[in-house]
Amino acid sequence: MAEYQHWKHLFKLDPNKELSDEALEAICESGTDAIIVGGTDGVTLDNTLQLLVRIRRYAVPCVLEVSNIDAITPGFDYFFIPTVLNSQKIEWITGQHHAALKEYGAIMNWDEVIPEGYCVLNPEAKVAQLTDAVCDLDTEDVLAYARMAEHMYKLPIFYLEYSGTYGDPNIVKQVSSVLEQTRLVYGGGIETRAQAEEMAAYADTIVVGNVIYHNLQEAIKTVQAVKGDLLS
Ligand SMILES: CC(C)=CCC/C(C)=C/CC/C(C)=C/CC/C(C)=C/CC/C(C)=C/CC/C(C)=C/CC/C(C)=C/COP(=O)(O)OP(=O)(O)O
Ligand SMILES: O=P(O)(O)OC[C@@H](O)CO
Ligand SMILES: [Mg+2]
Repeated sequence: MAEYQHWKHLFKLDPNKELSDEALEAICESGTDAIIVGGTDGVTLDNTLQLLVRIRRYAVPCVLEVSNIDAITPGFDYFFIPTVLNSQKIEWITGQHHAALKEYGAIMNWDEVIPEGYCVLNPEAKVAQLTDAVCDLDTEDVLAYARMAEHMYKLPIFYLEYSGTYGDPNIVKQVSSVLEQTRLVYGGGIETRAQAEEMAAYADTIVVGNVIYHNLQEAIKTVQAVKGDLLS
């Protein structure tokens, strides 16, 4: 199995947000499996490179989640490529991807490029608004996207994205029950150890983002919730 398929806990750092050196050290040395660098807006080549260089002082693996063709740079362990399955705009499903492959297709190392099927469920999130995602979905709708990701498109990752708000653990549980090969990644609103434990009971991988910027101590505890036995 590729390394990323073992990951249970990820921190997502936004290149468009400030983070002190002390906070970055705490995140990188927390025992998390990897750092994702990514965000919906304000991601540039400059702020991506600046964050990459700072993270590379530590041994933790580092992934670029591509949201902007102009910010792609070598130096990451993996490149996660979102496609928003419930977007109503072709550019966020295949359009930008097509443009990127025209530029980079011939020189890509496909072992490092990992497609993610996103299902965005918080209509207030910037990612929902940017991509014009249809978020008013019931459980059957979400399960259909999960099955589409695994069986039609053979995507290695299905990402249940509630960015900015804590999601419905029952939906995460039901999605986990229909996926076999495709990894289930959950992200959104995890702010406490208990929430991390709850979502990690069903998702293969949990992603913790915004709480890093307003409650670092609680953010660090989410690692212990998932990997406590390995850290002690
Ligand atoms: C030279 C070199 C190293 C080449 C490497 C090869 C390579 C990686 C080539 C690229 C191949 C490729 C197919 C690229 C795709 C290009 C692209 C721009 C695709 C579109 C991706 C997409 C659907 C973006 C939409 C936004 C999105 C899903 C972003 C992910 C991050 C996210 C969901 C953040 C959520 O936070 P947000 O809602 O913004 O909330 P806050 O910021 O408020 O926290
Ligand atoms: O920022 P939060 O709400 O923790 O969400 C994490 C991640 O899923 C965002 O893409
Ligand atoms: Mg964020």
